[in-house]
Amino acid sequence: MLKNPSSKYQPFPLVSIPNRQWPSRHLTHAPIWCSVDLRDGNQALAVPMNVSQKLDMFDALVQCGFKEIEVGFPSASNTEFQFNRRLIEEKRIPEDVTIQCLVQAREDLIEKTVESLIGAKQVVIHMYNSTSPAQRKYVFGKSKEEIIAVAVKGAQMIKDRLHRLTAGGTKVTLQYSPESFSATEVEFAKEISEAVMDVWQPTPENKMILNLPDTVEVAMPNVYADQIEWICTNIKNRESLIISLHTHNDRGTGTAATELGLLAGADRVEGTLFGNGERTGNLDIVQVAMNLYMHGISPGLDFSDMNGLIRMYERTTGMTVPPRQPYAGELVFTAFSGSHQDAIKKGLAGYEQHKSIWDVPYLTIDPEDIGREYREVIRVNSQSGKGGVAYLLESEFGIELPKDMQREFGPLANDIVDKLGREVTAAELKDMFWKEYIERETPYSLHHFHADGVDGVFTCRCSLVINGQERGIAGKGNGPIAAFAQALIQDAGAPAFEVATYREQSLSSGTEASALAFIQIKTANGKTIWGAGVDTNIELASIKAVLSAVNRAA
Ligand SMILES: CC(=O)SCCNC(=O)CCNC(=O)[C@H](O)C(C)(C)COP(=O)(O)OP(=O)(O)OC[C@H]1O[C@@H](n2cnc3c(N)ncnc32)[C@H](O)[C@@H]1OP(=O)(O)O
Ligand SMILES: CC(C)C(=O)C(=O)O
Ligand SMILES: [Mg+2]
Repeated sequence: MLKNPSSKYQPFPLVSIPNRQWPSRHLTHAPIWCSVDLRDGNQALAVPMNVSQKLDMFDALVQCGFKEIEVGFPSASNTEFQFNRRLIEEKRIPEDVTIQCLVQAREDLIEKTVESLIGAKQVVIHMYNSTSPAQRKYVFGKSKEEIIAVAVKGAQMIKDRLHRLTAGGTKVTLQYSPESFSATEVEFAKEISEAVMDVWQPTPENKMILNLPDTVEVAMPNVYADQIEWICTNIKNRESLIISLHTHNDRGTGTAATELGLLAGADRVEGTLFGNGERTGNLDIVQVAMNLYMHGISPGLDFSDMNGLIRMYERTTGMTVPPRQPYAGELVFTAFSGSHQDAIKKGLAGYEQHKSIWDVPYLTIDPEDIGREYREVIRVNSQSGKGGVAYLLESEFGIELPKDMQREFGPLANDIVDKLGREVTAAELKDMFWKEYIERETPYSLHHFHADGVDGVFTCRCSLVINGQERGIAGKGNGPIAAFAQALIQDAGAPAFEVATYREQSLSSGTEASALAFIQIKTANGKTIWGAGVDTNIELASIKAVLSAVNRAA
């Protein structure tokens, strides 16, 4: 039993923000994106990436279209330092891509960071120190003034070393994070950020990035949005700042916090692919980008090969993408349940007709847009209905069951699948269909069939194997099917029936083209039963379909 939490935990204080604007805004364009996979994602791994894994991921991030990539914490280890050197010396950074490096406000670490960046074309130096009451009290044991002094000193140490980079032609953008911003009093976050701004002197032409991290997600996303709007409204010299968001997912609302933070006035978003990162992870940048995409806003990031990206991610980080991860998970476009399958099947058919605004029920985006296949959309288990079964037979094998036959075969298949107690493949469904309809050979099996027509009257002569014994039968009718039906009833002792529905289609598998015929018969007591037959000859396919129905009726 959970204890009463009220004496151990407390509600998060709200930000006083009269006339807040963000709730009535909507997103109209993509933010500046910065991937922090190679730093925040990497520092959260049990086994951090080696240089070649980092290079692999760096290339993939560039491929996705990231123009700002936090490549590491170069003062943390030789691997991190060497990674920067490889990127720079092997000229692996495209002209339009800026690499970013994180560093604490400590001289030796700043020194090493600057050294790691020499020769790069454009860089962001990202300095942080933590500002929340708990960090001030426990981690640093410092007053607010002393914490500001740490930031100011660090900012100055960076400024003093800039010439070492700029002298070689490197363009440097400076970034400051009051770490644990979302747990910090907004007034203090403003004060310390402005103190850093006083050192770095950003201008509208030469902006600095002020990153406001939700280092640990401590409140609801609306509170984070209020904090962002408060800073955007109250900080001095706003036009000289790029306001950046960096959310984590401790309460499971990192995406919401980021989206509301953008409404609140932020310009930039830091996050990682699939949300890898400390604890519950960083913001999943794929989610925010694809959420924009599904509203018709181009995200400026290319996730059209989602499966390739997942393979790269799993190869480099050793992490896996959960099956329900928005947009990327294996099951996110899949419906097992009958009513969803029915709606998706009809919606896809409707969309094929109008090809305008995507409106397929249960699918937020067209899976094809991110390189996913329609074959993964509908999968069949015991929760599935006739629509799903029919969809798989049609999409995988081109078998177009008549609607009324779907009503008959659906429950039969469902029964078998339920007994199996697992998901079945399209091939297994086809097998069930074949066993139920095509391969029925008792009590009657066709040995030979011949029909002739004169003046609209057809005569058929054929031989059947009935309960193991061959017998010749003959009949007349206004077509081969009618003639065969009469022969079956008169000469073979089949109960009386009439043909109620007939449909045929061509079926090609491999190089062989064949015909598939569906026949519905109606027995004397009014029962309707379906049969199906397949043959390279369409007439024979229909005769076999009659026999299939009669056999099933027996
Ligand atoms: C929210 C975030 O993700 S922040 C980024 C966190 N990422 C990482 O830590 C990964 C890389 N880190 C490392 O490799 C190491 O921690 C290093 C190289 C940065 C530092 O290593 P060390 O100095 O050996 O150890 P450690 O990290 O424990 O240092 C803590 C000290 O730094 C101080 N410190 C922590 N953060 C900062 C900061 N941003 N600015 C200045 N000082 C800081 C602490 O107060 C503490 O001081 P103390 O020794 O006087 O108590
Ligand atoms: C270093 C900062 C930006 C960080 O990763 C965080 O606060 O989560
Ligand atoms: Mg972080």
